[in-house]
Amino acid sequence: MATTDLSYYDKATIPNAKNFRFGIVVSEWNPEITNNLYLGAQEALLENGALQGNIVKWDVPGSFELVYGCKKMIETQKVDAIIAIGNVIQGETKHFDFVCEGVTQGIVDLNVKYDVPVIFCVLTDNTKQQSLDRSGGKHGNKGIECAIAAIKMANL
Ligand SMILES: Nc1c(NC[C@H](O)[C@H](O)[C@H](O)CO)[nH]c(=O)[nH]c1=O
Ligand SMILES: CC(=O)[C@@H](O)COP(=O)(O)O
Repeated sequence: MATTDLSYYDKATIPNAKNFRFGIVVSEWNPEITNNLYLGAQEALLENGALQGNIVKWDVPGSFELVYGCKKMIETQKVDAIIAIGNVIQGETKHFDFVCEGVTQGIVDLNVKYDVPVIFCVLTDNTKQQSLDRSGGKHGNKGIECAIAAIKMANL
């Protein structure tokens, strides 16, 4: 099992985020999960010096729309990093595969095309329990992990 504690980080090693502006684009699919990821990310940004007024949050319908939402945010908002938050859970069909592939490749493409780091905070899980475990459950909160990544990348 590769999972570590997604919430753990050494605060002493994190740059102060007070001078950075962050975008957070959140998928509305599986809102119980994505909202917890968002709250974890917001909390970690604020705990490391980010100002609430420097966090811009947008909602999109599903994880597939995260790509366009992040693109639009890059093109219209001055942000130093974006956290793309989603949760894709395997259903009966192959749709899971295509949504995951689309959002993954789309975020890779954004990181290549633009000069704003887009952090991949998308849980792609076999079951809802796996998602619950990684959005504030026994494996921590991936939103925290991704907020720390966003601060480090904004500071690069
Ligand atoms: N099944 C899940 C989806 N499906 C919706 C897609 O993301 C997209 O909104 C739709 O195909 C229209 O373009 N989205 C998730 O985020 N999570 C899922 O489990
Ligand atoms: C990831 C999805 O789109 C999935 O939840 C949809 O469920 P299904 O594959 O049963 O249609």
